Amino acid sequence: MSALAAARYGKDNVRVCKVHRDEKTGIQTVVEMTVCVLLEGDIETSYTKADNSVVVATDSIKNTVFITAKQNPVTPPELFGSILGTHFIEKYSHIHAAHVNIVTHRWVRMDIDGKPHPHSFIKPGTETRDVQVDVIEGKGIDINSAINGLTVLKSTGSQFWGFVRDEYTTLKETWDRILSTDVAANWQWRRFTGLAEVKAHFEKFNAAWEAARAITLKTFAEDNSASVQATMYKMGEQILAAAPLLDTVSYALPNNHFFEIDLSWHKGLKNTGKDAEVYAPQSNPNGLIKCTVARSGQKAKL
Ligand SMILES: O=c1[nH]c(=O)c2[nH]c(=O)[nH]c2[nH]1
Repeated sequence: MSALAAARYGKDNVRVCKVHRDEKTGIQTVVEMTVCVLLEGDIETSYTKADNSVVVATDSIKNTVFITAKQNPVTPPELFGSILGTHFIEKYSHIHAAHVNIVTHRWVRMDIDGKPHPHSFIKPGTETRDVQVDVIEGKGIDINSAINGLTVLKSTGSQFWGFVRDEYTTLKETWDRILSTDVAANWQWRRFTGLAEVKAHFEKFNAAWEAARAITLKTFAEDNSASVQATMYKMGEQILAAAPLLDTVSYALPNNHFFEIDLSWHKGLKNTGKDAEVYAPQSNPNGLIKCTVARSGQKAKL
């Protein structure tokens, strides 16, 4: 005998673009998102008894994403995700949880002749602003916000020495190296009681994203880094201090290596240590350093 142990379903990769037009100023704004909505509830019989009477079609879920985007603000994504998720648990009595994931793609207004253009935008890279919103009936709304795909590099101000040296070690200690990573940072909000409370804290979501992004970039640039580990911890500490409603901040940072190249075999060319100028960027393997920073007394599971 078997039983259904867990089930959720919905629509993934719903691509939505919303244009906001300010009639007075003529300034337009675009928000492009990729949305996933997964539902949970009394849907077991759809799996075990071919009973479609409990199924809100994923096509209807997709339609609901578009209608909700038309009828509501889509920013901040934390609020839009909460509105969308709450809709499903309120509209369908047998649906008890809605899991909404939103990836917001970055369109940055063009500067033309030194002036912000009213309706033209650039996608500057792979960076996205992401949220996972879990609306759970009777419990509240859990929100995790994130920055992903923000690629950065510094050409000095990074060291790595004092690490374990044994019969497995070939890496030389360095007091000056290139440091590069693709920032994946996320921050977990303390649970909200419901949509009304998310609305009440509306302005905190953009502020937290701006603080997290600014702290990440400033600390990356200015810290004389002892290691990826030490620098990312400093970032997490500052973000927690800047945003009191956060429980934890997590980072996952690949260490995208740039190796020095010894060219001394060619006419004694000096290209290592203080003479290093030409480096070999590596695609793989890469270090991957992760951590979660919590408030003291709330130590996250290691
Ligand atoms: O910042 C670093 N942390 C490490 O753990 C590590 N390991 C390594 O080989 N290089 C680095 N750099």
